Amino acid sequence: MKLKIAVLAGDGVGPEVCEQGVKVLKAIEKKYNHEFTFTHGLVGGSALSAKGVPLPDETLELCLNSDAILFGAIGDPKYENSPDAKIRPEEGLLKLRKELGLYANIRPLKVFEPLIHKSPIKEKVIKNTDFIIFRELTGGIYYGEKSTSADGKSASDTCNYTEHEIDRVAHMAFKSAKSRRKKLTLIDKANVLETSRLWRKRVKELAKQYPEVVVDYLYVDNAAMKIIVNPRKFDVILTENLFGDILSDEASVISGSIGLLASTSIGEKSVLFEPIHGSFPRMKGKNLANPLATILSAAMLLEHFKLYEEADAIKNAVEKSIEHHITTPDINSTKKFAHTSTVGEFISEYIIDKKNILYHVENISLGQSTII
Ligand SMILES: NC(=O)c1ccc[n+]([C@@H]2O[C@H](COP(=O)([O-])OP(=O)(O)OC[C@H]3O[C@@H](n4cnc5c(N)ncnc54)[C@H](O)[C@@H]3O)[C@@H](O)[C@H]2O)c1
Ligand SMILES: CC(C)[C@H](C(=O)O)[C@@H](O)C(=O)O
Ligand SMILES: [Mg+2]
Repeated sequence: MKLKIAVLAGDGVGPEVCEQGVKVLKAIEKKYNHEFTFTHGLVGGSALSAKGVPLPDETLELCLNSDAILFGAIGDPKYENSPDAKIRPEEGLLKLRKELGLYANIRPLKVFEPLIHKSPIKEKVIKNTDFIIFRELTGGIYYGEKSTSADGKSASDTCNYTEHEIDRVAHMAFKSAKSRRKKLTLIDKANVLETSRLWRKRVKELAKQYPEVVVDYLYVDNAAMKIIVNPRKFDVILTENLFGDILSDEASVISGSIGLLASTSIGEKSVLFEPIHGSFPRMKGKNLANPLATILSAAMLLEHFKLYEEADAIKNAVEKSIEHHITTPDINSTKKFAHTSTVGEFISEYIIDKKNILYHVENISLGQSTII
């Protein structure tokens, strides 16, 4: 298959983890005789420094002319805690989502058996947890009208949703539930918010079209607790933009590291694949950030194009890297950890020739300290 992939590496650890995603996709390209082209574009703080805007026109153009986007992360502390900063790197990602109409963000959570002990939550609580969050991505408080008063003493953000915005992501979540364990949980704040009441009304209405799916409703405060106390209760979670952002970072704790959580964003004009984590500025350039979330996002990209065998090849290689402790310090419990690039190399080589890399596994160069 021919695929044009736009690579927006972004800031902080974004370029390091994205490089591993590309490396792994190149291994797939070679092994399975595909034709992938990778074109890099600027976004976030790096685009702000180079072009004065966090999403240059040429980057948007590149995305519109590509089949898919592999995204790293954006955000730079130099723009943080400065209320006077007129424009922030994050706006690049928000604008990209809006311009491409990326309305459904899908964040699966899976527990890797060998990493269960890395979670702060008891094994008996999280074992076999497997749920998927459908986060609405182009509406809600992120995109409502904002203002700050002239004297700077008051500010407002507005939360809006339309039936159309709710229905399109809800249909996707219902269809996913239908193909899984047939349970959908809408997480909202319908005891307080008008927008949440609209979400409930629409989901109740749409549920009639999916009689095999059992639907339940949870207030977000209660859900934040239940996700930790009883994560196995969930199958498909459907929620709005802000709640989805917060709950998915919270849920990542179950897996042991946010560096494991991948995502797909489906839209009107494109599809984008990205780790759910941020630019992890403290680790920038240290070759220590976990690249698995990005590598698993690359697997989601292949799944999107129905390259299931190829996606499985990545997922199997990721499992092998975990089994052999070729992992970054956040998920490594041995005295020797692997650097970001080593993880990417192991996974790529495993895809190309698993026997050979496993034969040489003892010789892989590993680091000594586990400080992250
Ligand atoms: N999609 C994105 O690009 C995105 C997402 C979240 C935050 N951000 C931005 O990133 C910057 C930093 O934000 P933050 O510190 O709140 O969130 P962050 O996700 O960058 O980091 C939070 C914590 O998660 C862990 N972590 C994150 N990525 C990891 C990885 N690859 N491997 C191992 N551990 C990892 C670290 O413990 C880190 O301290 C901010 O500018 C923020 O706006 C961007
Ligand atoms: C960086 C920020 C705008 C973004 C969000 O809030 O959506 C991030 O936290 C995410 O989860 O992708
Ligand atoms: Mg987030």
